[in-house]
Amino acid sequence: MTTSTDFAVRATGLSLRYGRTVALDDVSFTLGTGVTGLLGPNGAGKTTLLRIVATAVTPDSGNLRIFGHDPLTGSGRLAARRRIGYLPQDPGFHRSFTAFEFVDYVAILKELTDRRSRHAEVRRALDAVGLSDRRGDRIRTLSGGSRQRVALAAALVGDPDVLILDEPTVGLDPEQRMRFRELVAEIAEERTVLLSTHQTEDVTSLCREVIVLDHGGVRFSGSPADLTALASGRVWTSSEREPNALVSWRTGTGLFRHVGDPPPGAELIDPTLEDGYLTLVDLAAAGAR
Ligand SMILES: Nc1ncnc2c1ncn2[C@@H]1O[C@H](COP(=O)(O)OP(=O)(O)OP(=O)(O)O)[C@@H](O)[C@H]1O
Repeated sequence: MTTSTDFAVRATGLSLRYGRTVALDDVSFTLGTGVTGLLGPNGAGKTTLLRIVATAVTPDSGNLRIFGHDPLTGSGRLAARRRIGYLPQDPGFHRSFTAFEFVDYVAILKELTDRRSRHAEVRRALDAVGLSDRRGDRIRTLSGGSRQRVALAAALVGDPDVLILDEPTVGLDPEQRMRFRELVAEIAEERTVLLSTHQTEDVTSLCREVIVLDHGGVRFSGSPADLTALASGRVWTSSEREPNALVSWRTGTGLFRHVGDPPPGAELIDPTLEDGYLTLVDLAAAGAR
């Protein structure tokens, strides 16, 4: 029998408006163990959705269960929050804090009141992200990659079962991004991670599931392979721009790459997840035009 506690997170019919702006419209999904990627154009509603799951924002309507707890009730919210770690888009660093001081400050906000056990937990979280030997360094002296690790350590305080990461790889160089992904993959082996990103490579290399939001609604929910397959037989290259393609761009090789309905005899190539994503979002936009 299926119960509401089978999934770490179950959202049903979440909707939220900011004045006349519909940020989320009837969004439903479930999250299990592993990383679920959240993709979508700017303004699609990703941050709003993450804030709701993080229990920082209350939806206008809909239901949310975190391990069966209802965060829309007082007692449920507290129980749900104890299981959640949140890395917001802007972690609000006090740059003169050391890494330890910042994570300790977050631990205090999370109501870890006993100083000795709190400090042990802060050291554990910094150790988990590989920053044990940098814990006395001021945040302003750390690289972007190390700063993101500090933010992740703060999210890991209290050993949450659900991690919510809002665009954590922005501003990282390729090596830092790869290291950060590796860390998240390790954490997600036994936890549930919801990760919003504009980097389709984050999804390809990390995610078991992917949700595409657009204009506040879920346009796709499934595996990265299924999202990629939406562009199967719809990607080709040629030496000219293709005015009838959904999207067409010049690549570094001098050839143009196109996604759309290929003309007869087109030189088809294997799609990437980005092609699948572009197909989905452009088809939706074409439908709305
Ligand atoms: N506090 C707010 N007040 C008014 N409108 C808001 C507020 N926060 C978000 N919005 C609007 O709600 C919609 C969804 O915004 P949201 O930040 O959730 O999108 P997003 O997918 O995270 O975008 P991005 O990829 O740019 O971060 C947008 O139209 C945005 O302008």
